[in-house]
Amino acid sequence: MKQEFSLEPLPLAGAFRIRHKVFADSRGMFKRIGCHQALLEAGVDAQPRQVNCSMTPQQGTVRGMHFQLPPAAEVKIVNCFNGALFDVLVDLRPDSDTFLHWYGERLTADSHTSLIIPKGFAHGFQALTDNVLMMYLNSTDYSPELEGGLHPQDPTLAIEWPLPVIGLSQKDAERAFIDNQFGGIVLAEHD
Ligand SMILES: Cc1cn([C@H]2C[C@H](O)[C@@H](COP(=O)(O)OP(=O)(O)O[C@H]3O[C@H](C)C(=O)[C@H](O)[C@H]3O)O2)c(=O)[nH]c1=O
Repeated sequence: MKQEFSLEPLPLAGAFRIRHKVFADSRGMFKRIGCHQALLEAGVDAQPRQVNCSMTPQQGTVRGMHFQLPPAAEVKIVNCFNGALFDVLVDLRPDSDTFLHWYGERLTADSHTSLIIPKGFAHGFQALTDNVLMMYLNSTDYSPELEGGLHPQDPTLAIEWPLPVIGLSQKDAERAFIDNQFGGIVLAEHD
């Protein structure tokens, strides 16, 4: 299959950057932002079940850190279609060498990159500009009864947000900090 985007591994195993191939002409540009077969060939099973978007008008706002527990653990493919954002994923797989480590990367409408957030990770982002439009594909259905989250300013995670954090939702602001009982997300073979 002609590879119209390439996958680049991120420092947290299982997470990738998708680098889009942009077809530009006098009308503008075209690019593919997702392809199940190409992802499968790279070992990523991320058939989209749901597609979500969010608009964040105010620079500095943080949404996250969210995840879904098994059997609704999800792969997310995250895109920025307006403005710029700092996208963060946290490894919550207790058997991983990078358990509780975070990685962050800037996505913009013109970076022509997406991030693949694997199952077993928490995800969130900070708006680096006003009017940030995020669109993301989810590999499982929304399951609020299986939704979990971490506080974006949890001292154990020590996420280095580029801007002062503002605009947390009540749900996010009220998340308890991680304690030594925190077991992460245990994924079974079939999850
Ligand atoms: C995710 C989702 C949410 N909702 C409802 C629940 C709330 O009433 C409202 C806003 O949800 P939430 O506060 O979780 O939205 P964000 O804070 O933008 O979080 C989202 O963006 C961060 C960065 C993520 O990674 C999460 O996947 C996703 O939850 O939409 C739905 O009805 N369906 C859905 O699939």
